Amino acid sequence: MDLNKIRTDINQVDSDLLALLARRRQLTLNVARSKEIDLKPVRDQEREQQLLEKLVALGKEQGLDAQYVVRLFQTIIEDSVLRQQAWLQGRQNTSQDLVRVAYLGARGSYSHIAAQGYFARRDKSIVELGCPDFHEVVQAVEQGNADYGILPIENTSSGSINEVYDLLQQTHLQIVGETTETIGHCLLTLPGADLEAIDTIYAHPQVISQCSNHLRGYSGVKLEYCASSAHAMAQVANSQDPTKAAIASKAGGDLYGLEVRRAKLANQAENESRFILVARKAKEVPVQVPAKTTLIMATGQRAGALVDALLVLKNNGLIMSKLTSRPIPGNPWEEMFYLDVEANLSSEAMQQALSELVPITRFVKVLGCYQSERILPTELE
Ligand SMILES: C=C(O[C@@H]1C=C(C(=O)O)C=C[C@H]1O)C(=O)O
Repeated sequence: MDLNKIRTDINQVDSDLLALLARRRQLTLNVARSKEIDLKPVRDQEREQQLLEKLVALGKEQGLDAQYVVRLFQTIIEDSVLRQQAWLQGRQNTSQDLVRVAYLGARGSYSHIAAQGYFARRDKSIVELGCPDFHEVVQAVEQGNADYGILPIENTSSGSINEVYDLLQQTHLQIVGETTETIGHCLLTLPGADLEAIDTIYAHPQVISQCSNHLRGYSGVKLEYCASSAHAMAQVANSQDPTKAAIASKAGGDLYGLEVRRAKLANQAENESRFILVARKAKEVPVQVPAKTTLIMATGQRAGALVDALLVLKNNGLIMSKLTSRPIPGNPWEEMFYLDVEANLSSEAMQQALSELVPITRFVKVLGCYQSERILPTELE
C-alpha cells in the first residue's frame, strides 16, 4: 500500500467531484432560465423529496448511508436554490458588476465575511468600505459613497440588534436583501501563545454577549470591548503580545495571522446572524422566489390597536415571521413595531393589507421587499 499513490487517487476523485458539482450548478441555472419563462417558483420541494429518495436508494447500493447522502445533497440543493434565486433577481434588476459595499469594521469582520458571501453568489466584485459604526454604514449609502450597506439585525444567541432597528426608523434607505451566516466564534491568539498566560480578551460587545457562558470560565482575564471583531483581531496582531487574545472567526484570524485556540464559543450551538442589505433604491423581487416584506408601524395607544393591525394580516392570509418593537425617540412609552411578512410587496394580498393598515395605524412604512435567503432543508419523509 503506497500512501502517496492512494492520495493521488483521492485527489483525482475530489477534482472529479468538483467538476461534477460545477456542471450540476450550470444545469440548475438552466432550470432557472426555464422558470423565468414559465414563472414557476424556484423551490420545488416535491422534486427535492423525490431526488433525495432516489439518491438514498442509489447510495445504499454503493454502501453509503442515508444520513450522509441526505446531508450532502441538502447542502448541494441549498446552493442550487440560492444561486437560482440570485440569478433571477439579477435579471430583474440589471445593475453593475462592481458594487461598493459599506460594512462594520475592517476586513475579516463578520459583516465583511457576510458581504463577501452575498455578492459572490451574485457574481459581483465588491469595493469594500469598512466603517467604524452602524450609523456610518447607513450614512455611506445615504450619501452615495456606497451602493449597499450590510447590517446585522438579529442573532440566534443574543437576539435583536437594537441599534440597527433604531437606525432603520430614521433612514430612507430600503432593505433590498438578507443573508444568514453561521457565526463561528473562536478564541484567537498569536501563533504558539500560552493560553494560561492570556490576560486580556478583545471582542465586540455583541460577541461578548453571545459567548457569555464560555467567558464566565475565565477568571482574572480582562474583557476589552472593541468597535468590531476586525478591531479586536487588529489589537492582538498589532501588539504582537502573546498575553492578548481576540474573539472572532477563523476566516478573520487567517487574515490577521492569528491562530484558533478554542472554537464554538457561542452560547447557542447554532450561532447564526441574519444580515440585511440596504440601498438607496428599492429592488423588485421576481415572483418565482420567496419574498419577505419588512414594515414598521406605530399603532397609538388605543386598546387592541396592535391586535387589529395583526388581524389585517391574518385576514389577508399573510404569514408574519417576525414581530419586534422599539421605543419611538421623543415619544416615551410609545412603541414602533417591526414586522417581517412572508410575501412579495407587489402581491395582491400585501397591497390589500397595506391599504387596510393605513387607516387604523398612526404610521406605517414599508422598509423593503427582498428575497428570503433562508432555505430550510427538505427532510426525507
Ligand atoms: C433545480 C431545481 O430547482 C430547485 C433545486 C433543486 C436541485 O438542486 O436539485 C430541486 C428542486 C428545486 O427546489 C429544479 O426545480 O429542478
